[in-house]
Order: sequence, then structure tokens, then C-alpha cells
Amino acid sequence: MAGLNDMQEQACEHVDGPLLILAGAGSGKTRVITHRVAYLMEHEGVNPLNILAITFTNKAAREMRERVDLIVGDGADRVWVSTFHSLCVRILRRYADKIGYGKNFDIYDSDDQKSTVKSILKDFQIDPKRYPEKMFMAEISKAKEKYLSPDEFAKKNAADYAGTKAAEVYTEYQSRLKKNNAMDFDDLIYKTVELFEHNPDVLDTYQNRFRYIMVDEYQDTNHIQFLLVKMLARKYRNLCVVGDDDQSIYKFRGANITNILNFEKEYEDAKVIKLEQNYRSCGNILAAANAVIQHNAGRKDKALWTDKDAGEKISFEQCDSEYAEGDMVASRIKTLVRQGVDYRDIAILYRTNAQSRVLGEKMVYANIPYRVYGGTNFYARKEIKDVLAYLKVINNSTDNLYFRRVVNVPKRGIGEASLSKVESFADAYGLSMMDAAARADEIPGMAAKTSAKIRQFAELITSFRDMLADGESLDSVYDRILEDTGYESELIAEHTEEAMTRLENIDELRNKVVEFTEDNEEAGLSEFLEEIALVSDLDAMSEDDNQVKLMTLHSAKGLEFPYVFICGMEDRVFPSGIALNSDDPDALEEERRLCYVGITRAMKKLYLSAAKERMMHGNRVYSDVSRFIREIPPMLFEHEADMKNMAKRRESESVDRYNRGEGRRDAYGSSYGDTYAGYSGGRTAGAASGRSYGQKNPYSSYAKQQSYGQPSSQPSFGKAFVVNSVGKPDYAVGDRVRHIKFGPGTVEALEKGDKDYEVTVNFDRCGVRKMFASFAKLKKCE
Ligand SMILES: Nc1ncnc2c1ncn2[C@@H]1O[C@H](COP(=O)(O)OP(=O)(O)OP(=O)(O)O)[C@@H](O)[C@H]1O
Ligand SMILES: [Mg+2]
Repeated sequence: MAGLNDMQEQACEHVDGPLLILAGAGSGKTRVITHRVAYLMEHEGVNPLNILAITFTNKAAREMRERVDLIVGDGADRVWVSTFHSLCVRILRRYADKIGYGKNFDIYDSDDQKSTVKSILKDFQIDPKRYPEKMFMAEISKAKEKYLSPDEFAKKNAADYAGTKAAEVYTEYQSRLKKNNAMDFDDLIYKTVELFEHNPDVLDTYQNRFRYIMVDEYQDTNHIQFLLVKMLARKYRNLCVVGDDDQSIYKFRGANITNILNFEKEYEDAKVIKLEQNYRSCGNILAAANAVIQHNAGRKDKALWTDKDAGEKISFEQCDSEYAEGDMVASRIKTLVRQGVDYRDIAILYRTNAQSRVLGEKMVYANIPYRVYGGTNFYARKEIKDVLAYLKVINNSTDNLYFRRVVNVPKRGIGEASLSKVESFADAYGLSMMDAAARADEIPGMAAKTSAKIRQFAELITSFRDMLADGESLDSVYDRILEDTGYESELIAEHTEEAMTRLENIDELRNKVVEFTEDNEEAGLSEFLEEIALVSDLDAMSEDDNQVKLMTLHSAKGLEFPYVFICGMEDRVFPSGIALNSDDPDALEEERRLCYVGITRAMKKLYLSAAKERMMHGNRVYSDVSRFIREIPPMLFEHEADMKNMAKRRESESVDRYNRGEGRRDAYGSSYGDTYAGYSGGRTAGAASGRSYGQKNPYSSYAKQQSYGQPSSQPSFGKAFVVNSVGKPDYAVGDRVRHIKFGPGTVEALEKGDKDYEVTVNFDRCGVRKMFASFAKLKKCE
């Protein structure tokens, strides 16, 4: 119990029966779960196999395992610590056959989902311009989150045209996935609940197995996750959930805050423990967080306190543009580093992924090592999806989607007409397209030349399967695939910057293969693909990398950093324009909760910043400082007087505007000069005035969903945004240069080729590499 306060200790010692820990940020909720696992094992003699701990991200799962390892030493690896998704995959891999799927089902990512929906829309002659794919994807996802089958969904939505169409698409979508033996992310949970519902014996097995269940970040669970937990915990009722209603930030993805607020209703004998001491943040930071969240009406009041010092005051700076903001952040970081702070202790948070581009660029210019988490999904890149599709087909996937993806990549002269014939043949004989391809000679109506090409493709795939069966290592088979399929040589021949980036990414995936084989000696291709399907980039966050971390506020949940920058503190960026214009008052409250999450990530010092003007949706837009800034008492800021003046100025400005009859009364804000939010449209520069913001169009919630980026999504690499002039490079042999990915090195040779300079660099980290100057974008070190 060392390192726990009284209340935390009580929470650990409550072993039997339902337990709710409802507490604010940084109060040690996650720490309690970790310690409780150890306590159950050490003091109560609970078999680690009987413990299940569910976390929100894979990173949290790993961290928890490590902490448990530290506390109890042995047995920690037998505790199931996982996310909802990986828990469900493990269960379904054993029992999927009971609900009509093969156990080796594929897991679709959003890209696979999209192409499936797209082809359905085409077949159903639904115009994607009027009814975009994204809309159907969101409807299907929402239905699954509520555990509505296609039939139930159809009944509920029979009243209108769009609803009927959505139901038809949902039905067809499910049947296509099933035919391909595939599940999407929502299915993983849905199908597990279905499995348990129809197979009481299987449920019983898992109920007996997981006698002690703990769920972190419970405020962000959705209905189907709630059902799953409820089913698993029904027999022994040893369920401990922890969460903070003030940090519920995934409503747009179906998270249901009532799961936590109604816990006591669902489990009447639940013990409720509140934790009120914050151990993370200094006094000023905590006071700011408390002040902001108090503006939300619909919340359970709770006050966090700390016995830490007030610490440094909060910094706020309004810069001229997003570029100036990036420069300011970079220069502040440099100052910190000069004072002895490590890059790894600094995080830059923002509301939308789009903001990471300029910020990343500025880090590059300032030579600050950084990494962007959760940006463009690495695994969603075309080349990565191609290579993975090859791997899946080789791994005996019967999914025609993957077969179709690679059969003619690179071009093998196999056209759509021939593929239709392969598919019909496959359907007629109950085969996958891959198996049908192996029998291409038998396919009726196909020219001998074409069937030969298709058969050759099948033989190529078989050759890779044989290599693996003969025990060749995964990485060497990986290389052979790139070579024998001609994929790599085609890219090399392309000789474009884009092709070069693709090659680098393929190389990066190879690194992943190598790492994986080193860490998992027994594991093979299936296990590798499994890991890839579930990875989140936050998993890759390693404390070994001394880099500044860039991520969205959503991705930062549950994490902590000594120094935190939150950029883009402007109305219509944060809170977002959609929230500001929404009819639902909770939209703004959700933004405010997100702000509370952001502020409470900081331990020692918080830097807030805004730009007066920034490019948004193709327009330069002028924005006011975020209302959240004005909700923080001026005395907590470094420049108290300035903050007071800003508040006063705004107040008189809005009164002026009001007197002039401008401005529309805002439904929510009332702090300082905020009563009249007359700045919808009007202040947008350019002709498309105000159009892109919070337009009441039926898809605005999808747009919103898009802009958040997938929180549990996958690696993106702090990609290069440097611009170097093509043509003669500005460095010479012997110069020190820096490459975005390979870091610093010395130029060894420089030759003028046909199209470009070829430069040879000896990199400090990875040795000699030869590259084209215009692609390499080397920066000369001063
Ligand atoms: N009793 C304690 N004594 C000292 N440090 C503590 C104690 N409890 C928690 N901490 C530390 O406080 C920090 C916050 O703890 P933790 O991450 O568990 O909080 P949390 O409630 O889960 O936060 P969040 O709501 O952001 O997820 C951690 O660094 C943790 O190690
Ligand atoms: Mg936590």
C-alpha cells in the first residue's frame, strides 16, 4: 500500500462486490487499478488468471502491465490487461466459429470499410454525392454501438428514405463482411456480445475466468461495451470501474456518460469512492482546470486540491498567425532545453490533426526532434495497405478484398472483366478468389493468355507460402515479396518524390517486421498481422526516444507530461466552430471537458497560445481568443494585467456590438465579455465567408468525426515538411547535414546524375546511404 493515500487504499481493499471510483484528473485512478491488481494477487491470493483489467489504449495496457510487473514481480503476464478490442479479438479467435465466422477472420480498418461501402453504393445505385460513404459508415457504427442488428435497425428507421437506405446498406455490408470472413472494429465488440448471448456456456467460461474485472476511463465506454462488461461481471459481480465524468470526450463516438453516472443504479450495493487530491499538477495549473470546468452546468461538483506549490504561472501568448505561434513554441522549447529540460518531457497538444502540419514544420526548422502521434494513419497509406494485403493473401486470407487489391499491383494485365469471371467461378464453387485463381484454367470463357497470368499470380503467392512453411524468416520473406512481385522495382523506376516516400514507408514497415520477429520468436505471419491490426501509435511511444510529442487533445487522455503546450486557443478552433454553432448545449460542454483534459495533462508548466489569424478550410480566418482562456482567472497568468485588459476590452467590444444591433445572443457563454457571440461568419476573410463553419448540414457530425482523427489509431511519422530547392544542393562534401528520418550525418560524395544530384551521406545513426538530393531534403547544419 506504499504510495497510496487513505482513500486509494480503501479502494484497493474493497475486494468483493461492485466498486465505483469517481474522481477528477490526476487523482490516481489509474494508479489505484494498478495497485489493486497487485493487492488482489498478494493479499487475497487471487490467481492472476482471474483478473481482467481493461484500459482505453494499448499504451495504457502496456504501462499497466509494466507497473504490475514492478509491484509483484511474477505472474503479471498472466493478468489480462487489454483494451476492449484486443480482449474481444482474443475471445473471438477461440470461438468465432460458434457465430458462423472462421477463427482466422480478418479485421477491417476504416479504409477497408470504406471501399466495401463504396462498392455497395455503386451496386445499389445510391449517389455518394448526396449520401456519402462516410454517412453510412457512421450510421452502421452507431447501430453497432447500440447493439442494433440490421433487422432491428431497419425496423427503427423504416419511416424515412435515408433511414431505409441506411438499413439496406447495413444489411448488405454485414453480409459482405461475413462472406469475406471479416469483422470491422465495431464488430469485434458486437460479435463478442452476440457470442455470449447465444452461447451461455462460453459466457460461463469467461465469467469464471474473469472473477475480478477493472475498467479504466469508464466515462468513455459506449452502450455495447457496457453490455459486455455487464455480462462478464454478472456471475461474480466483482467489478471495479474508474472514471471522471468531467473527462468524457468521446460522445461523438457513442460514449455514454450515463454508464458512469448510473453505475449506482445498475449496482445498488456499489461502494463509491471519491478521490480528491491531485498528485499531478502544480497549484496554478490545477486552479485553471478547476475554473474552466466549473463553467459546465451538467456535472457532479467536485473539487480537486493539491499540496504541491502553486508553481509557475500559466503562460498565454496571442501570436499573429499559426506560423508565428509555431515559432513561439519552438523558441520556448529551446529555452526549456537550454535550462536542462529533456525533449521527451514536453508535449504539444492541439484540437485538430491539421494543426500538426505547421507545428511539425516549425520543429524541423528549429532542429527540435519530435514525433506526431495519431496524424495520418501510417497503416492507411496506400503502399502499406498494398504490402499488408499481400501478406494477408499469403497468410491464407480468404478475403476477396485483399486479393483484388494486389492481383494487378503492379500491373499484370489482369482486368476487371477477367476478375469478374474469377469471382463468379469462385462463388459457384464456394471458393475464395485466390483458390479460384489457382484453378484459372477451368474458368469458362477466359482466354488462355489471361488464365495463364492469373495462375502465375496464384503460383507466386504459393511460392511465398512455401518459403514460410520451410521456416524462412518473416523479414526475408518480406524482402522476397517486394522483389519477386516487382512492387519495389516499379516504385524505384518511377523516380518521383512520392515513390521515394513510399519506399521509405515500406522500409519502415520492414523495421516493424524485424522488431516483431525479435520480440516474438515463436510467432509467425498471423501473429504479426494481428498485432498490426490492433496497434495504436501511442503504443509506440517510448521513453527512449528523446523527442517532443505532438498529438491531439483527444489522444492525450490519461497521459501526463511535465511541460504542456496547448496551441490554437481560439474560438472556432477550440471550442470548434461546430460546437459553437450547435443546437445541443452539450457540444460546447464536451469541448470544455476536452479543455479540462488538456490542462490537467501538465505537471509543471502550462503554455497556452492562440493565433489572430490562421488558414482554415482554405480561407484565412480571424478569430477571437478562446472563451476557455477567459474562463481562467487572470491572476493565474504570467501577465495578469494584460489578461485583465483583454477581458475588459472584450467586454466593451461586445457591448458596443450589441448596441449597434450586431451579434446574435449566444446560448451558452456568459463569462467576461462573452455574452454576445456575434462572430459567426462576418469575420471570415475572403469570399466564402463563414461557410465552412458549423453549417447546419446533415453531415456536420461526420465532418466532426473526421477531424478528430482516430484516437486509437496508428503510427504516423513526424514526416518531413522541409522545403529544399531542387537543383544544386547548398551543401558540399565534408559538410554536416541533417535528414528528417536518419538524423545528422556527413556528406561523403556528391555527383551530378542525369536528373538530379546523387548524394552519399554517412549518417551517425545508420551509416552510409545514397540518395537523390531533391528527395533527400537534407538540411545543412550551421
Ligand atoms: N498517493 C499518491 N502519491 C504520490 N503520487 C501519486 C499518488 N497517487 C497518484 N500519484 C501520481 O499522480 C499522477 C496521476 O495519477 P494517475 O495517472 O493514476 O491519475 P488518474 O486519476 O488516472 O488521472 P487521469 O484522470 O488523467 O487519467 C501519477 O504520476 C501518479 O503516479
Ligand atoms: Mg488515468
